[in-house]
Amino acid sequence: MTYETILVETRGKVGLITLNRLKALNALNSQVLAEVVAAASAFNADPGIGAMVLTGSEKAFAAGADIKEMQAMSFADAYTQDFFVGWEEFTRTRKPIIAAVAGYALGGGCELAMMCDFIIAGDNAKFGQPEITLGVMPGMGGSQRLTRFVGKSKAMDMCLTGRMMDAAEAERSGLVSRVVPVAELIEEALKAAAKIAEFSLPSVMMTKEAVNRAYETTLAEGLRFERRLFHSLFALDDQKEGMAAFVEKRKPNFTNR
Ligand SMILES: CC(C)=CC(=O)SCCNC(=O)CCNC(=O)[C@H](O)C(C)(C)COP(=O)(O)OP(=O)(O)OC[C@H]1O[C@@H](n2cnc3c(N)ncnc32)[C@H](O)[C@@H]1OP(=O)(O)O
Repeated sequence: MTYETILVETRGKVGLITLNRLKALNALNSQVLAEVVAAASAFNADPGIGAMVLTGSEKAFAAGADIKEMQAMSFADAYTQDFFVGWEEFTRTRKPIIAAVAGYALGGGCELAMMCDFIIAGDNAKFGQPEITLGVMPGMGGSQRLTRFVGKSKAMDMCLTGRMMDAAEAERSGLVSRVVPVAELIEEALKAAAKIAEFSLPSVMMTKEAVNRAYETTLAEGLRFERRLFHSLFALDDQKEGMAAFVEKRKPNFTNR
């Protein structure tokens, strides 16, 4: 596939997707959606890839859904097309995706970062859900995912006032896992993704599945689900290899089997 709005590269076992509509601050239109979903899906299917990084530019991860594309849309258009439903496919990606966020991550940009498995932020990052200022509200998951990340009070504050949160506040609130100098952002995110990609892919994918299950089920069901996945990992060569390598004081050689 030829991509026009994103750059797609591999770095060893890591797939790197860079949003590249720079003049529009990476505003997310339907072409970006289709291309990001296709790239993530291709990396997901590639046995040589163990993890992904999604990033934007130093000025903007993404300044939101494309306002110019949405401006003339009617209720009937939005409802009958189930506008934004396409992003659900991105959230079904089974390999880990790290969002490396510099600059603005607003509206759909913040929502896209939250669809990833964790967020590493550059120290210039600014997060916000300013949809209220446009006469609408979050529509790509902001009211649900932001609330789960930062709690009701801060999510209400962000969604109702439209204010931005800087990187330090985002880290304090649990929205991002860590903040790094913006010049080191991509390197740090690629390093984290490369670390994940060294591990046994089935255990990585099951870990992602189990953590995500915590958002969808009761504690008792989640604990049972985790334990069953954990049990199943003993069927893999990689469990034998990982534990033997520890005992023999050497690096494991995982085969994803
Ligand atoms: C509705 C739902 C469910 C989700 C959404 O995401 S709605 C969008 C939410 N995002 C926003 O409201 C942010 C909009 N952008 C801004 O407020 C500003 O662009 C800024 C504060 C992020 C940066 O301001 P700055 O002065 O540095 O840059 P601009 O001149 O304003 O922008 C440069 C260039 O990019 C275009 N742009 C920016 N954001 C969007 C967007 N979300 N959709 C479409 N286009 C966007 C902006 O129009 C300008 O291009 P032109 O010079 O060609 O107009």
